[in-house]
Amino acid sequence: MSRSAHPAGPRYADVLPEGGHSAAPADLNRLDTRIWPGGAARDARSGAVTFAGVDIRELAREFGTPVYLIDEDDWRRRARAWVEAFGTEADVFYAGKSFLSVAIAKWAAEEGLHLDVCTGGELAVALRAGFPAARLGFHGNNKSVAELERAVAAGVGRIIVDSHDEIERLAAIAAERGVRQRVMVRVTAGVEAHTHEFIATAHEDQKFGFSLAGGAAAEAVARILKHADHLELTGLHSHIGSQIFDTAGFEVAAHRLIEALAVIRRDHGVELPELDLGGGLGIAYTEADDPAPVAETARRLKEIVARECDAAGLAHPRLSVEPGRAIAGPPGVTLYEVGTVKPLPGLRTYISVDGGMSDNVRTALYDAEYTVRLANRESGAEPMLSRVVGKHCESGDIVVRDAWLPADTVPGDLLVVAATGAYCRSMASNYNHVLKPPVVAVRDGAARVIVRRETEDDLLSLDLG
Ligand SMILES: Cc1ncc(COP(=O)(O)O)c(C=O)c1O
Ligand SMILES: N[C@@H](CCCC[NH3+])C(=O)O
Repeated sequence: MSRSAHPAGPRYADVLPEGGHSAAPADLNRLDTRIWPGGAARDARSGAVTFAGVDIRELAREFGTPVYLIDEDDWRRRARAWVEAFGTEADVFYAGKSFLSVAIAKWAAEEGLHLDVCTGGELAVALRAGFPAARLGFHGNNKSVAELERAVAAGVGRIIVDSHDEIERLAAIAAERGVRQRVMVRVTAGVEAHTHEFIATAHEDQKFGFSLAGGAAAEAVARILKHADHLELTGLHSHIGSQIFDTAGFEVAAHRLIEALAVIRRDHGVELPELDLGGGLGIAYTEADDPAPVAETARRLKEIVARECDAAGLAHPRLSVEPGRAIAGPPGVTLYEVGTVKPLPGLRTYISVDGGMSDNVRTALYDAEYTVRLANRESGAEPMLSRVVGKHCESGDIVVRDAWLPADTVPGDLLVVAATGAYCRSMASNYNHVLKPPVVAVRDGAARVIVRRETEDDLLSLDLG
């Protein structure tokens, strides 16, 4: 578990040296390759950051700030690495909630990913992109009848059911359409991943899934099997949390799921052919985070499943996983312009940028940590303890809580924040009627807007006076 990204147990201030912040890094200009996308570098002559071959100052001029930038090659490379690491005997579902647009859905399809959607909105984006419906998985603890009808009509490959109500609803919809819908059962395996309380999802007291321990999962399986004419039960699904750094939690979850598969075989005489271990693999937001390479993670997860199945005398099910952050997070950065610099003597310097909690709510919501660098130039100035804050009317409107920036940072400078590709644009809001920034994909020296900037007209068109 990363202390830096989600200080779950001890609060951030409790795990850092006196003063509540980490020591200044040795080099404020350096872009650590574990944190920054492959295409981020500093131009040797100007000292400005270049992004996938384009001077970041040009990107700011052309698209304005704040702007989300995605290194397209880096995104595709990570997607491919997941697909290759899991191989042909497993499926990798990209979790669209981390960030989804029509272009992204197309990249995912091209790179051989499956896609996890969890609302009608995400489904609509996938369908607009022409994503093959058979490679879609549909999640959600409260899918509406309309959403389920649309998913069944579209031919969604699997629906991960999450409540008894949903099972009955879905069976009726499939019966009406005369189809047999493939479904999985989302179970809570009772594993509490070491992550922020709000995003750990497999412990018992929460809204997602059917409890294994409490018997609800067994009841869900029995109900689905009773609807066998219209529901085809393919397997069990578990998701234990997010921003997780080791496979221990997955091991326990896999053990419990496979135990359940053995009980299902005993009680119903069927061996379910699929097993999904969900997403949740962590990324490096700061130098304190050290995620394992995906090949290593894949090897471990496959080994765990094979071992547990062998022990239970079960055939190896087809494995699937659902990474979101691990594919979409690191290739994305957010570029801001500094508006004001306010030193608070004896405390720190507040640096206000032109965005904030509306484009990145994760710091306010989870105490998440980020790495920020001066982007339009290098600087040899002394490190200055700073807090990068937004422009919202809220004191918790913090982008980077403890940032070391050069003491000569001034209004008009550009700041770039790393690893914002996941759960930033997708969780963006219009708080204070601030407009959502565009998303720009950059590849081989060329930039393309994949989601345009919102305009005041967009917002005012919703307001009927
Ligand atoms: C069911 C499910 N699958 C996959 C994910 C993706 O998680 P992550 O982006 O941490 O990989 C989530 C979100 O946590 C989820 O709820
Ligand atoms: N939104 C969370 C992850 C949520 C996972 C969804 N189940 C984050 O930013 O870290």
